[in-house]
Amino acid sequence: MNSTLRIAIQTKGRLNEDSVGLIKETGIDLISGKRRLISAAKNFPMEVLYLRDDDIPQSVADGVADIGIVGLNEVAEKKQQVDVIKHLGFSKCRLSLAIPQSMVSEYPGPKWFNGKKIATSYPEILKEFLAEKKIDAEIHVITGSVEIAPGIGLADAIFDIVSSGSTLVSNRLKEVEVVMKSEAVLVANPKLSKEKQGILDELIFRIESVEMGKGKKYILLNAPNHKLDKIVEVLPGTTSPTVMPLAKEGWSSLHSVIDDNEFWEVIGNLKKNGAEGILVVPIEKMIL
Ligand SMILES: Nc1ncnc2c1ncn2[C@@H]1O[C@H](COP(=O)(O)OP(=O)(O)OP(=O)(O)O)[C@@H](O)[C@H]1O
Ligand SMILES: O=P(O)(O)OC[C@H]1O[C@H](OP(=O)(O)OP(=O)(O)O)[C@H](O)[C@@H]1O
Ligand SMILES: [Mg+2]
Repeated sequence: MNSTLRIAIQTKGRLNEDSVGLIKETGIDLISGKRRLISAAKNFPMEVLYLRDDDIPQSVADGVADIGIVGLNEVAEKKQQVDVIKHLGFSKCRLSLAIPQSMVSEYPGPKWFNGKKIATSYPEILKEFLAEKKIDAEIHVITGSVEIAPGIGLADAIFDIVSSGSTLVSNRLKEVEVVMKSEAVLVANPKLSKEKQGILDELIFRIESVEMGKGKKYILLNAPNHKLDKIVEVLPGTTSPTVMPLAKEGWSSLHSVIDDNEFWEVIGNLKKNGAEGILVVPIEKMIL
């Protein structure tokens, strides 16, 4: 029987766009259409199940889906039996405790939370943190708009997702303890069949090829042969450049991969050392 790998991703929300984007970048074509709850891939043995992110850990643990893309925060909160296969680098945030700005001057550390009421959508992660620090606090569970809780007298403090920190600022709160860092992760059912594991391995290979090309550029340049040694020297060491003779006598074309971080510095050095006709092109995928 031909197997199909079923992946659960968020229907809408913070994770949706990047999850769909990642699948597309691997060259997998999804039959799209709004309001679809499940869609098959046209050119890969995979189907996509669209769920609320809260439901993804359990659906993967139960085998309703084989794999899923979800925040590490939800994986930690739901305590389901799933394997975290890969960190995906998007939806980066942290789960933090925050208190009213007016209290910051008298904040002595985590013991401040003793006897306090904390509003959160992540009671399990918070419970573990409080137990570890031996703090006795009351947890008030709310599913959204957590940051307004202290302002309306619902709680003394909050435990929620922080990214830029602007939601905290606009609610006059101050982050005082970072409890965990999170990002989107690929999770899998621990007992995949051999066939499904094979499809997952191919998917991971494709994701890694896409990742490898990210933040990198392919660079082509021309130079007179007597300057080549110097030019190769200023290129970053990890990749060995390709050197090919040009039709023009005594000249060569040189191809290499450079990192976005050092891009302008490398270009400056190349020019200084006699490189001409520099061409820079994006890399879609890189397979080593
Ligand atoms: N401000 C943020 N910056 C970066 N990542 C975030 C941010 N807010 C949330 N996330 C991450 O994205 C995940 C989904 O967030 P979102 O706000 O879409 O969830 P939700 O409202 O619970 O959605 P759903 O309707 O699917 O339950 C979070 O669990 C977290 O991992
Ligand atoms: O530190 P910041 O960059 O301000 O981000 C943090 C906010 O982002 C998330 O909410 P979101 O905007 O997704 O709205 P939601 O509460 O409706 O999920 C999260 O629940 C925080 O409220
Ligand atoms: Mg949710």
